[in-house]
Amino acid sequence: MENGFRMILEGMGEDPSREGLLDTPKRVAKMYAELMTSLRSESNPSEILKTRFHEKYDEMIVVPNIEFASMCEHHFLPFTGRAFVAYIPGDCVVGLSKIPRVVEYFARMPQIQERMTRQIAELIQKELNPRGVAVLLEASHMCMTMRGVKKPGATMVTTQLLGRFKTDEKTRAEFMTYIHREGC
Ligand SMILES: Nc1nc2c(ncn2[C@@H]2O[C@H](COP(=O)(O)OP(=O)(O)OP(=O)(O)O)[C@@H](O)[C@H]2O)c(=O)[nH]1
Ligand SMILES: [Zn+2]
Repeated sequence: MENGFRMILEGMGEDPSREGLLDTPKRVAKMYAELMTSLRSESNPSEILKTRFHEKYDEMIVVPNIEFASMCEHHFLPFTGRAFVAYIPGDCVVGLSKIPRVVEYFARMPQIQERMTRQIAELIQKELNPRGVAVLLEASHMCMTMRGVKKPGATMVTTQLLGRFKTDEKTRAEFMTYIHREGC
């Protein structure tokens, strides 16, 4: 990555040997390693959801306003926003912090928003076998705000509904009520 970024600097018309840029390729390589931790072969998202509690609770659990920053795989610029996750448990609930950890996991790789939305929902469905999962992401893409079409403030909203959220209108409406309450 260091050599690659040195070449990118040269391609831009910069001089990678000037003082201010001398350590930049090393810093950038370290930064991408940090931003892309989920690409490491040892990272396993299933591990995140292993802390489960067997509770008799069959109503909706909503975890709103999970802030995230990911990287658009087309331009390698950040897209940032908030995730809203809800599920209706089957026979267990999961440790609360684990839901933002799932969002974080799928943010730490080159992404597009639609795929990230689906992956979050599918992992929760697979690991917890709940009665339903709903994921909504609202994000602003820097590739659309600081370059290209240049529309500051433009956001995209994506949703993935599984199980009861897909089949039952009342459940979906309850989820949307929480979403609207949060100003989304
Ligand atoms: N659906 C979707 N599109 C995305 C996402 N992130 C970036 N894009 C879009 O990916 C597209 C890539 O389009 P291209 O025409 O190949 O690239 P480009 O010439 O840089 O396009 P412009 O951004 O329109 O200048 C752009 O329309 C981006 O807005 C995302 O998460 N989901
Ligand atoms: Zn982009």
